[in-house]
Amino acid sequence: MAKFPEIEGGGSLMLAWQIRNKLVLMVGGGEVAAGRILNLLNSDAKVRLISPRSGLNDEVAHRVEQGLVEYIDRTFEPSDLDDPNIAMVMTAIDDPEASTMIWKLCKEKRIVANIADVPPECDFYFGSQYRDGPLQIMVSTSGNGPRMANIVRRRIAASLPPKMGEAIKKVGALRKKLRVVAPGNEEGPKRMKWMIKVCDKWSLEDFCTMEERDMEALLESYAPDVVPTFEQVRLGEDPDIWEFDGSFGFAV
Ligand SMILES: C[C@@]1(CC(=O)O)C2=NC(=C\c3[nH]c(c(CCC(=O)O)c3CC(=O)O)Cc3[nH]c(c(CC(=O)O)c3CCC(=O)O)/C=C3\N/C(=C\2)[C@@H](CCC(=O)O)[C@]3(C)CC(=O)O)/[C@H]1CCC(=O)O
Ligand SMILES: NC(=O)c1ccc[n+]([C@@H]2O[C@H](COP(=O)([O-])OP(=O)(O)OC[C@H]3O[C@@H](n4cnc5c(N)ncnc54)[C@H](O)[C@@H]3O)[C@@H](O)[C@H]2O)c1
Repeated sequence: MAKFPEIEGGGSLMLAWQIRNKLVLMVGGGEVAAGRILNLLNSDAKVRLISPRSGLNDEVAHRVEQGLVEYIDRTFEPSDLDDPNIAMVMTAIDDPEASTMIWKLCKEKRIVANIADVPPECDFYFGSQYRDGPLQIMVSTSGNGPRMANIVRRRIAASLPPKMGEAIKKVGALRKKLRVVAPGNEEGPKRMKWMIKVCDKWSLEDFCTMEERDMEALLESYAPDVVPTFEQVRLGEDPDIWEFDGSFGFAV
């Protein structure tokens, strides 16, 4: 086996972009824009929409009515890109020439852009997304098969236990509590190793079932640096009898 991972070029860089409170210019207000706007609002972005009212799809019109987006009722003008606060541009318009013009202007101004359905005019692609609270899964085929991305995403989502998002929120709470029990940078390595062991030892279903009292009981095992099973925590066994399982949180 190679000592380091083999390089496999040709992929997309998958990131979780923190667009909160940043301004995104959306050009076009049709069906595709409705999906883009939903994703943007779910990421707490500030959305400025440019599209003639006659072309608004019902969902987009609803967002405008609710005041969730700043709305400009006309077609795109180059001066729309003059606002230095624009962090990103997306177009979803049924006019390829206008799309290409917007793309070129964005490149002159070095603004990242996605021109829906035109891969060579995209700094980033969308993917097929699953959302359950803090859990987000995005499947990308890097332009090879968008419908396949949709199918793979649904297959992955169907394999998850119910309430996975809730479970992940609880793990977030557990990690916060752990930082109270074991504050400080010098505790970092022990804290991280212990957290890895807990995540690896418990099943996803265990985390889905975990309650506040289980977290408190589990945290008692941090000081002696042991990790009980979920069943041991539930049975209220004494931490002294929680046996070290011989693992250090990583596989060999
Ligand atoms: C994932 C999703 C996200 C979203 O848009 O939100 C998305 N397209 C979706 C659906 C979809 N798009 C198309 C079909 C028809 C069936 C099919 O072709 O499969 C379907 C299926 C449907 O509608 O069900 C047509 C299509 N799409 C692109 C081209 C141009 C080309 O390929 O050259 C053509 C015309 C091809 C032609 O003319 O034949 C290009 C792109 N579409 C992308 C994303 C990016 C690559 C993502 C990736 O590969 O992973 C990329 C590169 C750029 C971008 O737009 O960001 C969303 C599914 C969301 C969901 O349902 O979960
Ligand atoms: N990536 C994908 O998932 C995907 C899927 C289907 C279609 N598309 C592509 O996305 C584009 C839009 O598709 P749609 O179904 O949303 O179309 P649509 O006809 O529903 O919407 C087009 C919108 O663009 C607006 N518009 C047109 N010219 C404009 C301009 N110069 N300035 C501002 N607004 C303008 C219209 O008023 C309308 O609101 C098409 O090019 C289509 O090929 C992408």
